[in-house]
Amino acid sequence: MTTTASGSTGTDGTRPDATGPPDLADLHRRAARRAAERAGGQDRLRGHIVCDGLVRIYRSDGVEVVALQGLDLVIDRGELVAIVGASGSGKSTLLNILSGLDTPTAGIARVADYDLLALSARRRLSYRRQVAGFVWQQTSRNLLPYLTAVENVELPMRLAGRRGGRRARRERARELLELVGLGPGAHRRPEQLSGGEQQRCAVAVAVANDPEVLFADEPTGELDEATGAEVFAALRMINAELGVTVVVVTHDHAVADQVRRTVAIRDGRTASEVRRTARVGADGATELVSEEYAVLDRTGRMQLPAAFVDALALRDRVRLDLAPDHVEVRPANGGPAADGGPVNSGPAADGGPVNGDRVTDGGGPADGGTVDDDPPEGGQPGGSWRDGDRRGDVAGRDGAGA
Ligand SMILES: Nc1ncnc2c1ncn2[C@@H]1O[C@H](COP(=O)(O)OP(=O)(O)OP(=O)(O)O)[C@@H](O)[C@H]1O
Repeated sequence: MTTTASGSTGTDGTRPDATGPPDLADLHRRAARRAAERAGGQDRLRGHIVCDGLVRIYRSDGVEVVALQGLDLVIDRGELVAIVGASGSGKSTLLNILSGLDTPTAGIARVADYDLLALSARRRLSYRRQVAGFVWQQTSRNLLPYLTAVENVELPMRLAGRRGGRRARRERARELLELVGLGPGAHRRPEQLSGGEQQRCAVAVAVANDPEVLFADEPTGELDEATGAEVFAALRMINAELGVTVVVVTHDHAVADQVRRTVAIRDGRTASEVRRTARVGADGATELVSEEYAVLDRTGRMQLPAAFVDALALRDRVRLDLAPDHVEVRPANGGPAADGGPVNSGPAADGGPVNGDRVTDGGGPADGGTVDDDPPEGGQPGGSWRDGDRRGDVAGRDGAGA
C-alpha cells in the first residue's frame, strides 16, 4: 500500500478543511482511531435488533449441523425488513432465536435490550408475551380453532393479565382487526375465514400485547399472490401505524421487492442486502432506486460475488490495495486484473453500492440489482449476483486477504 499527502487533522482524524474524498493518510488515521475505539470498547453495537457473530449448532445422534455460523445483523427500531435465502440457509433458525423460541450456541443476539443468550425462564416468557410477536406460515398454527377472531386476539391480552378488564380488551381486539381489514369477520371462527383472513387475524393476535417487534416466518407461503399481498399490507399497516419493527422471512418476491431493505442469508451468514429508496428524477417523476450491497462484518470480512470470483479466476489468496475511495482486489499471481481494472470500484468510504448497480422502478427488480437477479452475462464484474451463488470470502481487517 502507498500513502499520499497529509495535512492538519480534525478530532475525527480527518483534515478539517477537506472538501473532496479523503486521501490515504486520512484513511490510515481513521483506521487507527477506529481500532483504538474497538480496543476501548466504544464500538458498541446499536440497534433495536442486534446479532453479532451469532452461532447456532444443532446436535443430534452425534452429528453437528452449523445452522448459523457467525451471522451479523443490525435492524433499527421501526424498520420493516425482509430476510431471504435458499432453503437451509438458516432463516427459520434466526427467527426462532430472535423470537425467543430457541437459544443460540454463541455470539450476541439482542432485541430491545433483551440479551437472548442470558434469559431466565421467567424473563423469556415475558419477552415472548410482551416484546416479540410471531406469525407462522401455517395458518392453523396461529389461531385456536374454537375461538372467534376477536376472541383469538383477546386471548394473549388475557394471558398477559392486561389491565382494563374485558371491555377494554374487546375494544382493542376490534380495533386491531379493523386495522388489518378484518372488522366484518370479527365473530367468525378460523374455519369460517379464508387463508388470507386467517393470516391477517394472526397479525392482529401477534400485536395484541403491543410488542416492540413482530417476526413473521413465510406468512404468505400458503397463499396465492393476491391474498399474500393483503397479508403483507396488514404487516405494513402494523409497521406504519403502530411503529412495530417487522422482520419477515419470505420466498415471496412480491413481498421482498416491496420493502426498503432485503437481507440475504447464505450458509448461516448475512451475505448481501438490497436497499430501496424513492427518489425524484429529473423529470419530476418518483422512481424507486434499488442498490445492492455486500455485507461487511465487524472484523472486515465480506463475500465476493461468485461472478466476480469466476471472472478473474480468483483462488486461494488475493492482493488488496487501499485507494482513497475504494479497495482493489486483484489475483495474487497476475491474471486478468494484473493489467489494471479493480474488481470493485464502488465508493467504500461513504457506504456506496458494492457494484454500482442502480435499478429504477418500472422494469422491477428483475431487471437488476436485487439479490435474486441473474448474474450478468459472462459473469462480468459490475453486474449483480444470484443469492444462491458460491462466493469468495475476503478478510480485510488484517490485510491478509485470504
Ligand atoms: N432441529 C434441528 N436439528 C438439526 N438440524 C436442524 C434443525 N433445524 C434446522 N436444522 C438444519 O439447520 C439448517 C438451517 O435450517 P433452517 O430451517 O433455519 O433453514 P431455512 O433457511 O429456514 O430453510 P427453509 O427455507 O427450507 O425453511 C439446515 O441445514 C437444517 O437442516
